[in-house]
Amino acid sequence: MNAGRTKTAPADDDLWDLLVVGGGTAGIVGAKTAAHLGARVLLVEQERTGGDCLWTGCVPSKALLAAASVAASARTAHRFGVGVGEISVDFTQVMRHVRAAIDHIAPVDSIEALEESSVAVTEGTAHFTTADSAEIDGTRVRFRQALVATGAAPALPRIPGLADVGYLTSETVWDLDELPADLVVLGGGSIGCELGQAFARLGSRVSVVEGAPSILPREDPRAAEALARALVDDGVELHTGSGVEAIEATTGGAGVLRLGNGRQVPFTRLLVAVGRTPRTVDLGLDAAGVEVDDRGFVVVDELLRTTNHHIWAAGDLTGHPQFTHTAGVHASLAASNAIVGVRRKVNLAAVPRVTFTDPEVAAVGLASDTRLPGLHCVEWSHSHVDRAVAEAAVDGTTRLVVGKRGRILGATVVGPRAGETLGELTLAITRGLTTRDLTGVIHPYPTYNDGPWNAAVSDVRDQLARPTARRALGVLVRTRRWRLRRAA
Ligand SMILES: Cc1cc2nc3c(=O)[nH]c(=O)nc-3n(C[C@H](O)[C@H](O)[C@H](O)COP(=O)(O)OP(=O)(O)OC[C@H]3O[C@@H](n4cnc5c(N)ncnc54)[C@H](O)[C@@H]3O)c2cc1C
Ligand SMILES: NC(=O)c1ccc[n+]([C@@H]2O[C@H](COP(=O)([O-])OP(=O)(O)OC[C@H]3O[C@@H](n4cnc5c(N)ncnc54)[C@H](O)[C@@H]3O)[C@@H](O)[C@H]2O)c1
Repeated sequence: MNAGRTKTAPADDDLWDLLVVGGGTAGIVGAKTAAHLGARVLLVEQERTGGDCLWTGCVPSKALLAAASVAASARTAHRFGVGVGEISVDFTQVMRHVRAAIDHIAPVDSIEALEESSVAVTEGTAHFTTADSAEIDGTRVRFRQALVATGAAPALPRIPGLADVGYLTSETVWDLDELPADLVVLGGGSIGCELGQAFARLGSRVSVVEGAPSILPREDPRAAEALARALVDDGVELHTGSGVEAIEATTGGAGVLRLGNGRQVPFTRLLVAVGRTPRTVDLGLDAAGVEVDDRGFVVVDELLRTTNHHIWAAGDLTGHPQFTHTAGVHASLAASNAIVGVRRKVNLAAVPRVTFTDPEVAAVGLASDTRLPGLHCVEWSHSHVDRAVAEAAVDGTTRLVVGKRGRILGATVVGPRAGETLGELTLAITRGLTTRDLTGVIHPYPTYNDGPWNAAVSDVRDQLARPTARRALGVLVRTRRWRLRRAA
């Protein structure tokens, strides 16, 4: 539950400028933005402010990965001439570290912090009753406008026998008090790869079962292959390209997956990570005139208005890329459109995404296997990035998708700190920068940003090697020589 209780219980029939339903990233950012702009805002949260990112998503998963990374570094320390002896993992301490990370960040998302930002907060479950009113556990509130930000929950596949095993999801895995001996992860997307690698490095025998032909099926296949190799090195067994036909329970949450290709994969614990489904059922969206699509996502236009133009939506329930950064930026955009009447539009051309495994897989803009006229791809191996060489992490790659006149349109980076590297490339794509622009920026040496920088330099060199550019250069060089001779 929330650390603090609401100070502002809404009175029956109270009228608010903005009613925000959901206190995750989108709800918090939307509510604070609207209050900052001078609106009278009520935020309603049914469980605990902070949402999935803080309690069951980004924060705990990255904290678990950090602990797992230390275990992996210790195991491979001999590569650097460092001996550390036998490694042991105390899972209770690991989970204590995970909870400490959550506790550290929680105050930023707390009710107190919202109230300090002039947002009134109430605990309860909201549903819309008409186009301009909602009910919160029996109390009716009215609104001039509303922001729906109820997020998404783990999707559950229809597989015979699933209900008979005590499966885990990204919501319940954080309650584990002992390391599973044999963990099978169903789904090789972001959650499956991150948590699969983390548990393997902490000492579980992990299998990842992915229905598509490869893990991370939405990424460049070469990036997915690089991660697959790293997972196998960590001891993860990968089963790709085959669905699950049935699950047979044995005892105590354990069981066996029967794959379509005839294989059987036994587990002591099963983690289901096959995507997320929007929390839009029981919200009274029909009564409010808010349409959802056939998968339950709220339909929004580019201003983030729903089909009821006084109700806006942002975050995981909209069908936009399901990330904390999109939830936050979109909620701020929706709130300013709602309160000030500006017309800021969603831009999906440069939404960065990072899978925080080792190596990290980071991508933005056009995929690096895009084959379209006028586009080319520049690739730079991290065996020529000095920082990677110094850290013995030369397996990475940077790939830039470059369009006409050297404009950067996409990037995929695989390697340590690829997520940090992606910031500069996201800026480049958002601002329409070229490879030449990137080469003209002094980069600190030695950093992993030398990957994109060298890729950009190589692209500019290729441009200069073209016949027209060579002819023009030749004229310049000859003219310069002639002038120097005359001046001598
Ligand atoms: C394991 C995992 C790892 C992740 N890692 C990353 C990462 O590294 N980087 C990244 O960018 N993203 C990551 N994500 C995704 C990220 O967590 C989500 O995109 C983000 O939390 C979405 O925020 P939101 O505000 O839309 O929804 P949520 O955070 O889900 O918030 C919705 C809130 O609404 C409340 N609510 C629902 N219905 C009602 C109702 N009727 N009345 C009142 N309140 C209601 C819920 O209780 C919840 O608090 C991860 C997700 C998972 C599961
Ligand atoms: N680092 C990050 O930013 C991060 C980390 C975790 C989660 N997330 C967000 O959370 C969302 C949900 O993560 P996720 O990993 O659950 O979803 P996902 O969509 O990323 O991956 C789900 C995977 O499960 C596979 N799959 C679906 N049904 C299957 C079945 N029956 N059997 C086997 N495989 C099956 C899909 O092919 C897909 O590869 C992500 O899309 C992302 O937006 C982000």
